[in-house]
Amino acid sequence: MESVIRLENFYFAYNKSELVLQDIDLEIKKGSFTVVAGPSGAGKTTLCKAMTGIVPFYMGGRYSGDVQVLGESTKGRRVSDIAMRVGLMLEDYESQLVSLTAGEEVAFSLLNHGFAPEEVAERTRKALEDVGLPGRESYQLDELSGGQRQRLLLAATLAVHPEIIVLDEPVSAMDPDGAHSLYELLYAIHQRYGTTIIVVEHRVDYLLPYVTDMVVLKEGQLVTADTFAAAARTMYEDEELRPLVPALWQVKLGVERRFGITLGEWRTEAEAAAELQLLGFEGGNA
Ligand SMILES: Nc1ncnc2c1ncn2[C@@H]1O[C@H](COP(=O)(O)OP(=O)(O)OP(=O)(O)O)[C@@H](O)[C@H]1O
Repeated sequence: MESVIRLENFYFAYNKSELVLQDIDLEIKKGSFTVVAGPSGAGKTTLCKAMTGIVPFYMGGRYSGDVQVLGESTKGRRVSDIAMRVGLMLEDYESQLVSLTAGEEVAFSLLNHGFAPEEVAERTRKALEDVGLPGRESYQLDELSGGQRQRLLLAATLAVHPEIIVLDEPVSAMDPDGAHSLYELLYAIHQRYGTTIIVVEHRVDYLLPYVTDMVVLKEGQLVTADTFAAAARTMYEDEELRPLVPALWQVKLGVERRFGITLGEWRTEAEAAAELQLLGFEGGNA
């Protein structure tokens, strides 16, 4: 399987800090929907920044090893050039908003990269439509709700047509409905354009229907980078990481262990219920 991002023997420390990432070797598969999981402070945000060259080339710090994005080392490349191919949405998304109107916000980076005005207008229109904000070009940012502003930032990211989108806790400020709707949207984009998605999310439950692969960090070290199913098993074996496994999979892996059976790759409660019923588990007995 072709990889789009590769970290080799990567170590990183912010200025004056201890090592935040240690000996990281991993690949992100092209076209995957990869979740980055791990306890607080494990280095997930730092890993996102390393995948886009911000760490260490914008923020400074000490590092060794290499990060390759789409076949090229981030070393010696401008962060803004990488940004044309890898969209990044950080957790404090409000601080990434720079304009007065929704249209200007989406157009901003396109204009910076020298796209012709007609192309900018067309991409802006399409990106706003893709995120469910059609025709909102002239809206002031303060006329949009928090969730809409987050969608707007996604539109600005999409308008560049990145091959990869990296998102750090993108639904942290949303209620569960908002979170589900943003992730559904992201999945639709992933399906429609084949965009590789990398998302840091401590509530992996939200992503169970969509995730293909998972990277797990703990205390700056890589626990595993594997298919979702294999990585979930590895997490389940670790007491500290087990609570981060989606609730449905905690049930699945618990039943498998207790009864020595192998169950299907549940993605929804309905699938789980159907299989358990077929096997003769009545509600509440599992
Ligand atoms: N700019 C910085 N300067 C110095 N240390 C930092 C900086 N940013 C993060 N750190 C430290 O690096 C470590 C990893 O932080 P990081 O934010 O990458 O982890 P995380 O897994 O994303 O955490 P969380 O889930 O809490 O967001 C932490 O100990 C944090 O305090």
